[in-house]
Amino acid sequence: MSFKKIIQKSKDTQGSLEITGSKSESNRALILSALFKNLSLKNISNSDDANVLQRALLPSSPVIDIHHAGTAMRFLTAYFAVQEGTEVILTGSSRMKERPIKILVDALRSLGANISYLEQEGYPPLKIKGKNITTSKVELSANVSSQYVTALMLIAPSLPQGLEISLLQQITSMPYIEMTLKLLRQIGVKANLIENKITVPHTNTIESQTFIIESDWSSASYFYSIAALSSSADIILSNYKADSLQGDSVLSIYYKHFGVETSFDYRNKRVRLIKKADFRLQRNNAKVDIQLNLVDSPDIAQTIAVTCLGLRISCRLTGLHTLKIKETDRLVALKTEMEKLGAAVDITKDQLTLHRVSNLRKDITIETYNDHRMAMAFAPMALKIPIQINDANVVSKSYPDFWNDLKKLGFQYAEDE
Ligand SMILES: O=C(O)C1=C[C@@H](OP(=O)(O)O)[C@@H](O)[C@H](O)C1
Ligand SMILES: C=C(OP(=O)(O)O)C(=O)O
Repeated sequence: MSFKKIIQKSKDTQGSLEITGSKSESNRALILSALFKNLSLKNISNSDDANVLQRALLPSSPVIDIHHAGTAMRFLTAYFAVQEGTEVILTGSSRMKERPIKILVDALRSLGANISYLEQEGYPPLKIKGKNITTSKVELSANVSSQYVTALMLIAPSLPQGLEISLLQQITSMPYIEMTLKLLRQIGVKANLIENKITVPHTNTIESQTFIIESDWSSASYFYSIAALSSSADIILSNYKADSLQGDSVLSIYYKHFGVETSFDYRNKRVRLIKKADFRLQRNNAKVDIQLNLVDSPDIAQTIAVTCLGLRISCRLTGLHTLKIKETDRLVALKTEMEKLGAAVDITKDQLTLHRVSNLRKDITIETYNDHRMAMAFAPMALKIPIQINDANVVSKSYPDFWNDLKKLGFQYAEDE
C-alpha cells in the first residue's frame, strides 16, 4: 500500500498549475469521436478513467475491465449495445459490481438491446451483443444517476431515427445532463431538452472539427480548499474556458463563503484564486455556518465538508443521495474519517451535518477506500495538522499528477513509499 505523510509549514500558498482535461468531458467526447470519425480532441484527461474508456474503444479483447470507472461502465454499456456484430463482456472492480446499472440496462432492453447479467441481477459484469436498434422512444428514472441518461444521449445521434428520452422522477446531477446536451450541440447535433424530455435527432455526419476539452473543475476544487485553509493564497490554474460545460465551476461562487475570490483571465484560459490574509468568516446566529444543496454537484461534497472541518466551522450539506453509490459510500467514509480528526458528524441517506470542532486531532491516518476524492479532499488538511493519507495512488482515477502538483505549491512529504 502506498502512503504519503504530508507536511506544509507555510500557511501562504502560491503557484501556477496546469490541470488535466475534464474526465467527464473526455469520456463523452471519446464516445462521440468513436461515432463521428472527423471529431478530434485536445487536452484529453490523463486519468485512469479516461484511459480505460479510450482502450475499450479500440478493437482488442472481448472482455473489457473498466476497473472503478463509473462513467466508462455506463457509457460503454450503451455504446456496445448498438454496435451491430460485436460481443463484449464489460466488467470492473469489486466495487463496480456493487454499483447499480439496472435502470440503464432496462432502458436499453426496452429499445431492443441484448444485454445479460453475468453475476448479480442489476449489476456488472454484463454480456452485451450489439444490435441494430430502430426504436426511437425510451423512458427511464433520472433520480439515481445522470450517467444513465448521458449514456443514452451519446448513442442517440447514431440511431436511425434518433431518440426521444423521457426522464421520470426528480432529475439528479442535472448539470451533467446539460453538459452532454451542450457538447452534442457544440459539435453540431441538434439535441434539445424541454421539461423532462430530451430529443436527439439522427445525425449522420458532423463538420470536421477539433473539440478542446476544458480542464477539470472537480480537480480544481482541491485548490479552492487549499486556498481556503491557507492564511493567504494566490493560485493560478489553467486551462479553463469562459463558458464552462462543467457544473462544478460553481466552486467560484461557493468558495466566496470561505474567502476565496476567483478572477478569470479567459484570453489566457486561466483562473486565479485569491485568499486575503485579513479574511474573517461571518458567523451569524443560524444553526449551521454553511448550508448547501449539492444535488447538482455531488463530486465536490467531500472537498467542501473537509474545508469546513479545516476551518472548524459547521455545515449542513444536502442533496447527497448519489454519494452512497459512488466509488465508496462517501457519506459513511466522510463521517468515519472526519470523526477520527475529532469531528462530530451526522449523516442520513442524503445529508451530512458537521458540527463545530474545537480542536483537530493530529497525526491521523486517513483511509481512502479506493476513492480518489477521499485522498484529494483530505490532503489540504495538511495546512492545519500533520496528516497521513493511505493508498495515496488512488488519485490516478481522475488526477494522476495531484501529488506532484501539491509539491509545486510547497507541500512536503516526510515519507513517500
Ligand atoms: O456524467 C458524468 O460525467 C458524471 C456524473 C455524476 O454522476 P451521477 O449522475 O451518478 O451523480 C458525477 O458524480 C460523476 O463523477 C461524473
Ligand atoms: C463518481 C465519480 O466517478 P464515476 O461515477 O465515473 O466512477 C467521481 O469521479 O467522483
